[in-house]
Parts: sequence; C-alpha cells; structure tokens
Amino acid sequence: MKIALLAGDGIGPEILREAVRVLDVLRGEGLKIETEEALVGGAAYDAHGDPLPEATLKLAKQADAVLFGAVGGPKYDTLVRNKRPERAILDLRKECDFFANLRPATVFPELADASSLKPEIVSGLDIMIVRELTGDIYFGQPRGITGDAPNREGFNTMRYTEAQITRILHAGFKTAQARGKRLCSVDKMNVLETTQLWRDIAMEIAPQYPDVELTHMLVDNCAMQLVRNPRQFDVVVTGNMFGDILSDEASMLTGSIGMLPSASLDANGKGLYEPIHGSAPDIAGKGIANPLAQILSMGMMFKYTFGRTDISDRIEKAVRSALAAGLRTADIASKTTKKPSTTSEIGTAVVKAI
Ligand SMILES: NC(=O)C1=CN([C@@H]2O[C@H](COP(=O)(O)OP(=O)(O)OC[C@H]3O[C@@H](n4cnc5c(N)ncnc54)[C@H](O)[C@@H]3O)[C@@H](O)[C@H]2O)C=CC1
Ligand SMILES: CC(C)CC(=O)C(=O)O
Ligand SMILES: [Mg+2]
Repeated sequence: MKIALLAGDGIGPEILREAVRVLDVLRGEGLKIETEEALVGGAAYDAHGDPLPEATLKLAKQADAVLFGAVGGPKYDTLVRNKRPERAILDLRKECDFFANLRPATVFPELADASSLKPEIVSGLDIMIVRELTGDIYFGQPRGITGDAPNREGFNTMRYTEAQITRILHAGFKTAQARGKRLCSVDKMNVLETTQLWRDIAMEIAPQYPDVELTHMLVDNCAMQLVRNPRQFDVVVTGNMFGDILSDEASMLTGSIGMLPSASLDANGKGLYEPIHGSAPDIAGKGIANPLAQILSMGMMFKYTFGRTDISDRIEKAVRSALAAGLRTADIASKTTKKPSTTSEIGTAVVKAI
C-alpha cells in the first residue's frame, strides 16, 4: 500500500501529523504501508510557484490513496486564479477523476450534546451525502470577469454532461443499496436546466434499482430540512456546488466541521481522503484544531481503498473512546469540558485507544 501525504496549508499539517501518528501504530504492528510526502497548495506555491507541481500530481497518481489536509489562506487571496492554492485540490480531483465524494454526517452518541441543534433532533443521525466532484459550476467554461468599472461583469457556467450525471447517480443508488435503501436526489430543476437533466436522468436510472426508494428535493428546501428534521435522510446525492454547501451545513449536526471526514473516489476505488473543512486560518498555528475529521478520513481510506473495514472500525472505535473519555477540542467542547484539549492531546488519546 502506498499513500501520498499532502498536508497543505494552515491547520493541514497540524491535523495530518496526528493521523500519521495513528498510522505509525498500525505500521508498528506490521501493516505494510509506504508513505511519501509532497507539497501542495500555498506551501507548494511558496516553494515552486505552482500550487500543484508536476511531482505532486505524479505522486498522487502513482499512490494507491492520497491523504490530504487542506489548502488555502488569506495570504494567497490576491493571486491570479490558476495560482491559488484551491486550484490544487480542484485539479487533483479532475486529473485523478475522483468524481464520487462521500461525506458521512454521523452523530456519535458521545457528541450528541455538542451540536448546535437540540439532541432530540440530531441523536442517532447517520446520513451520507454523495457529492459529484469533477463537474458543475466549479469547472464549467466560459468563466471570468470582463469589462471595466463601473460596467464589469462576472460569469460562471453550470454544466453537466449526461455521462457525469449518470455515474454519480449510480454511485448514489449503490450507496443507498448498501445502507437504508433511500436516496434523495437534490437539484434546482425549477430554475436550472442542468439540474432538470439531473432529475430526468435520476428518474430514468431508478428502475435499475427497484430496492431503492428515490425521492427528489429542491436544494433550498433541503438546506432547511437538514436542520428541521435531518433524520429523514439516508443518502443524499447532489452536484458539486450544492454538495459543498449542504455538507458544511450537515457538519454542524455532528458537532463541528472538524468532525466530518470524506472520501473522493474514482471508478476503481482509488481515492483522496480529506476532512471536508478548509485550512482554518483563524486557528492555524495555535495547536487547537480538531484532528478527528482527518483521522476519520484515514479510516475511510482503509475501508474504501484497501477494503480493511477491520482497521476503519478500529479507528472509529478509538476516536469514540477518546471522546468518551471526555477529551474535546474547543470546537466540540461541552458544558462539562473544563479545559479544551489540544490537537496533539486528542491525537495521543486516539493513538492510545487504537
Ligand atoms: N479542501 C480544501 O482544502 C478546502 C480549502 N478551503 C480553503 O480554506 C480557507 C479557509 O476557508 P474557510 O471558509 O474559513 O473555511 P474553513 O473550513 O477552513 O473554516 C471555517 C470555520 O471552521 C473552523 N474549523 C475548520 N476546521 C476546523 C477544525 N478541524 N477544528 C476546529 N475548527 C475548525 C475554522 O476555524 C473556521 O472558523 C480558504 O482559503 C478556503 O478556500 C476551504 C474548504 C475546503
Ligand atoms: C475547492 C474547495 C476549496 C471547495 C470546497 O470547499 C470543498 O471541496 O469542500
Ligand atoms: Mg467546502
């Protein structure tokens, strides 16, 4: 097994370090895992003038899996768009064809009181957001800003091909088949042709999955339903931008964005694994970031790329036992937390429990 370690910027290196400590325990037990680090995002731009250097992309393509931290930061916000750190994660997804992004929003019983919603709304929550990752308005051409002030115009293009929609919907149906057999396809077909096509294709594919109940929901209603009654959902399948926004919203049901891991898979099970959050510049360098989304992302890697559910289960159990022992970074602190734990204290607790 070969894993590319791409830490990135901000809290990326701080949280990836804790995941690697957990990995080291598994290596100590004899698990054969080779790792190789490379620069990505702002860190790569600083060193090489390129957020995704050729060598980093080559490593990501050669490895069986990529463990990714986060990229971006205010320092890079004035760069031209193709030099921005975020370009690196967008290009990695596109170049490696990591089209199926699984974002599980699960409320651990130990954290039911950490959500900003009432425990009776969120306890027992277990939903999976399946987000398309290589198309939509994030990639559509043409795009740009034209003209001169005061008559400038900004434009982006929302585009999806039938092939792109079809393969992510199949991923959604298959995910639902393996879970609660309910799939909610989220679109904005009342306004956008792209998502009219999405809904049409969802209805065309549905007969291939007679055991899955397919429903449709408009994205604005879905955003509302996620905080009104999130347990109505089993699997949600949606496009790149809607999935980006809805999954950040869903993360707060679980207690914190620092809890939500993700897997971004290609058609063969190769994947990139990253927390759904960004580089959190507001807390970077303070040693207080929650590393659990990163550690749980590594758990997803063992499940989805290496087929080792025994290891992913162990990682999840170790995370839960650290939480059960009362350890909390500030973002998930409860009323009974006397002093929030640091990033490395949480890492140590997971390492001890693994
Ligand atoms: N995949 C990636 O690398 C992503 C990168 N970004 C980039 O990250 C930078 C910051 O973006 P923001 O909009 O601030 O989103 P963010 O997700 O980095 O942070 C949002 C809020 O959540 C908190 N937070 C995030 N992760 C946390 C953790 N593990 N523990 C505790 N608190 C945590 C932050 O402190 C902040 O208050 C931007 O440059 C953005 O483009 C944003 C999302 C994804
Ligand atoms: C390009 C990324 C910064 C988009 C994002 O926020 C995400 O994938 O969660
Ligand atoms: Mg996002």
